[in-house]
Amino acid sequence: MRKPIIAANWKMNKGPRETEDFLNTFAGQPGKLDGLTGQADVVIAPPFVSLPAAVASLNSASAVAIAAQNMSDQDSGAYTGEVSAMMLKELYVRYVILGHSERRTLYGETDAVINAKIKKACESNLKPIFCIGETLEEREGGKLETVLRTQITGGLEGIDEKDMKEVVIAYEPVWAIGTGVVATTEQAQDAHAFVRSVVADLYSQEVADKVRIQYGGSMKAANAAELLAQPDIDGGLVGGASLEPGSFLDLIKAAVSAAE
Ligand SMILES: O=C[C@H](O)COP(=O)(O)O
Repeated sequence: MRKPIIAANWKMNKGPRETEDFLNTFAGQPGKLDGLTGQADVVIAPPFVSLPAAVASLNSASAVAIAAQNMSDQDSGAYTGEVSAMMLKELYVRYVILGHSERRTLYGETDAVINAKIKKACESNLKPIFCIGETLEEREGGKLETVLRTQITGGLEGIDEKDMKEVVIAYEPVWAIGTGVVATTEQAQDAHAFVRSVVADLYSQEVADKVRIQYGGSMKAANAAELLAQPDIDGGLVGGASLEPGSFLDLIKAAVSAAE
């Protein structure tokens, strides 16, 4: 049985003050998260500058884990604007989102770049949330499986079985991100089953059975339960619906009830 993992990707939203306000409402009141974090891993990924505020609000032992939205593959040096794994570790960051489609399309991250970052994350004991997904054009052109297989194979090259245990995969069809158009449960389940089969080809069925695969793309409380009830969907990487504490909490509740 895979424990569901629900992660909030705030993207370029919420500075330190808004982060603190959100977390005080979300996690600060007794009872709000009771029983939920035992049944699902809950992760929040604020922008880099808001990570210290998140740490201060949650503390290092919190059941809510903190993630970064990106990371350098280098340790230190002349890399203007970059942030290293060790800097994130110092802030008690536990997960790092890598290969998000916005990083791929807007900032030119290739499978090789993403692979180097995944390797660095694993080396540094940060858990990668490794994003993959096809554009509408690729899906309609019959290239879904080729695109996903290429992304998975490229991103995970050189990642051994031990490190793979720490990797979470996020399947995010690009056409569903921020559009309000969610994949149908059938489209999502089929893609997730395919992703799992590629992991089985690359590693083993045992590894594939253990890897958690999140869905991302217009997920919200109203569709989370149906998606999470699918056999190969193990959680969500949530953008828009994670920006407000009430809607994110409702989504987690729906996900937990579906997984029961
Ligand atoms: O990382 C999150 C995804 O890009 C999904 O974003 P969204 O929930 O706003 O569609």
